[in-house]
Amino acid sequence: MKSTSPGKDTHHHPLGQHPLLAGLTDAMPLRTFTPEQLESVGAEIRDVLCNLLATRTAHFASNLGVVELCLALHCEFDFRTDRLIWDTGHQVYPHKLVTGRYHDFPSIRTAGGLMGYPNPHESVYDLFMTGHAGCSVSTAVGLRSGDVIGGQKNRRTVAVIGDGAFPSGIVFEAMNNAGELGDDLTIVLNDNKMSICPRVGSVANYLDRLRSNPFYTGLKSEVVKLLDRVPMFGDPAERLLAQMKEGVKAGLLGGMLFEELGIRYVGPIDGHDIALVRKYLLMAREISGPVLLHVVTEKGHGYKPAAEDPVYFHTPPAFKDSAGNLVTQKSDGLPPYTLHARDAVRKAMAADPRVTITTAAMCQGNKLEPVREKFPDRFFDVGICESHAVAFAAGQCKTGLRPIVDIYSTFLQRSYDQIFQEVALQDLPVTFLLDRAGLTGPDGPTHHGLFDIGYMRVFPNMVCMAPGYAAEFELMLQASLGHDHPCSIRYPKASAIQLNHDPAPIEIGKSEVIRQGTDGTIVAFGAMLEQAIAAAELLEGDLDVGVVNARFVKPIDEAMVRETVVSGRFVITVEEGARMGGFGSAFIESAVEQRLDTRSIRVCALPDRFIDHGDRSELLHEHGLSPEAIAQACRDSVPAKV
Ligand SMILES: Cc1ncc(C[n+]2csc(CCOP(=O)(O)OP(=O)(O)O)c2C)c(N)n1
Ligand SMILES: CC(=O)[C@@H](O)[C@H](O)COP(=O)(O)O
Ligand SMILES: [Mg+2]
Repeated sequence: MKSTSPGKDTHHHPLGQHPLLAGLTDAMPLRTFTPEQLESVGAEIRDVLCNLLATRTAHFASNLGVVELCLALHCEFDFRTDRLIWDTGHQVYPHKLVTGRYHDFPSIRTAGGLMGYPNPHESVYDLFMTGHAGCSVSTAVGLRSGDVIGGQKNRRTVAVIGDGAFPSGIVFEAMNNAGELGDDLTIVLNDNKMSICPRVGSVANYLDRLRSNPFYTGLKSEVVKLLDRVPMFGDPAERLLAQMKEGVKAGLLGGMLFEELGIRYVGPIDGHDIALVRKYLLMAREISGPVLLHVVTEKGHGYKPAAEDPVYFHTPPAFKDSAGNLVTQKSDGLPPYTLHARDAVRKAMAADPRVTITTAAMCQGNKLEPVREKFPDRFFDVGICESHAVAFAAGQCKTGLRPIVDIYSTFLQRSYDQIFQEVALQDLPVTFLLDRAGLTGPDGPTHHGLFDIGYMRVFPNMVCMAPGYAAEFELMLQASLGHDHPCSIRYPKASAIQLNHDPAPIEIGKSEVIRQGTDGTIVAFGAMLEQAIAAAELLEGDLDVGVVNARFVKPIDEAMVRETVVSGRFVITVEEGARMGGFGSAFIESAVEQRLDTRSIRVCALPDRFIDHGDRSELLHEHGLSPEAIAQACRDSVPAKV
């Protein structure tokens, strides 16, 4: 076993004592471990995971479920040179723990610390920084193709993909290609019957049939042996028999969906039996061409509460205190925009039978369970299939319904062409709810929803709005459902402030003045209104600053642009989104079109680079979106008194 990381304190680790993990500077020693030692490493990994969840929210049940699979993979492959892609990457914690990152692991999902997803900047064991589901098979096919062309056929390639990610369309694009290329590839399908919620769709039903396949119950091999003893002859009858035999075997062997695509199907096998998984990984490796190894696991395995409730324990809040006692969550502060969205949706669906709602495997994240219960016939969970979700909604809309598509800003990026072609180009009144539009915090660059202002406002016919406070949400959803064109409403993973004033009626393309000011104006788009108001209050006595709640980036309120630029000495636009193509860009475009002097305009937005993980308030401060920073931007904008 290799010595521990030089200079690391191997005696005190914030997440407990784990002598085997502490000694792993890479995964190579695992292949020398006895079965008992491997089981002990698995126990140490689970202990680290449980202790981590005493400190912060993090991905939990998914990681518990892949401990044995991860160990088996690292026993049978050297992923310093072989290729391993964990699909989505939320289940990468065991992989990180056995590939030399145990000592840094307590920093995971904190600013400057390890990412909660694969990160090539951390280790050669991580090839792609991911967080969006479904892409592993495609990148694995590409990696293998590159290694074949590059003369590196000895580098094996493995993709591990969950049953929730598996129905994503891109996976079938990848298998379509892999089956034809015929390059060696191992696809490990980690089937735990769960997405975040229980998996949905006909692929899920197919996997359930495969799970119940006699092979898994141990009967298949006997039946196949029997068939193999069936004598073969030369005449036409025997060809029929041969076809029947193959047909029966194939039916028994299962996996016909894959076999027909040229991808050998093996399994299902118990994914918590390290020795068994190692055996089948070795066998899959000896089969030429692409192989799909169907592995059955339990999400939350090894920690009973998580196995019993893998939905809650997908990314639970910290659920233990440092003494290991279970703590119950207190809802701190004001309800998040997500709950206001859910309540507005529920109200709209009760008021109008034409209204439907579609989520892409994020019922739990979108807090839509009560909507699913109340309107089962108008609630649709299409699985991790965002492209389909948008085109599906367009189809519903074409029949006269008023569909709502509730998809996180970052995940909606997957539907870009369908937003363009099936919705905007057809000018269909689909309503897009873009949850997590802003800095999502610990999930980092794969999950921050920072690009939607730019990617949505470019489409003709599209209306783009954002509530600045709680009471606006319902009004904006009503306005959207009453507008005969596509609309999008963006909001962050944050509490919604309550303003003690009745919101002005929502008029498409019209903003709302929150406070008047003679020295200048802060124009906030969306939830940054909170920071804008706080900044104006900080400046009282120094500068008299007005605040405008922009409400719309498209159509932008041209009159407001003119009034704010002409009346004051400066205008500061503020948005929780990327500077490039964002609200500030739209504001300046409008000012230029109106021949206004744009020198007094300053844009506060996220810079043109990917933003690391960290706490949302830390990130807002770091990137000049805190009240103090906005106030300073106002002071810096006042021309020096001559
Ligand atoms: C494109 C995309 N849509 C949605 C998500 C949100 N998400 C993260 S993990 C997950 C469930 C994944 O299920 P599965 O692949 O079976 O992994 P498991 O958690 O069961 O191990 C979902 C829906 C995502 N990461 N990417
Ligand atoms: C891996 C993944 O994409 C989801 O688990 C995501 O992290 C959920 O984000 P929320 O916790 O903001 O719903
Ligand atoms: Mg799953």
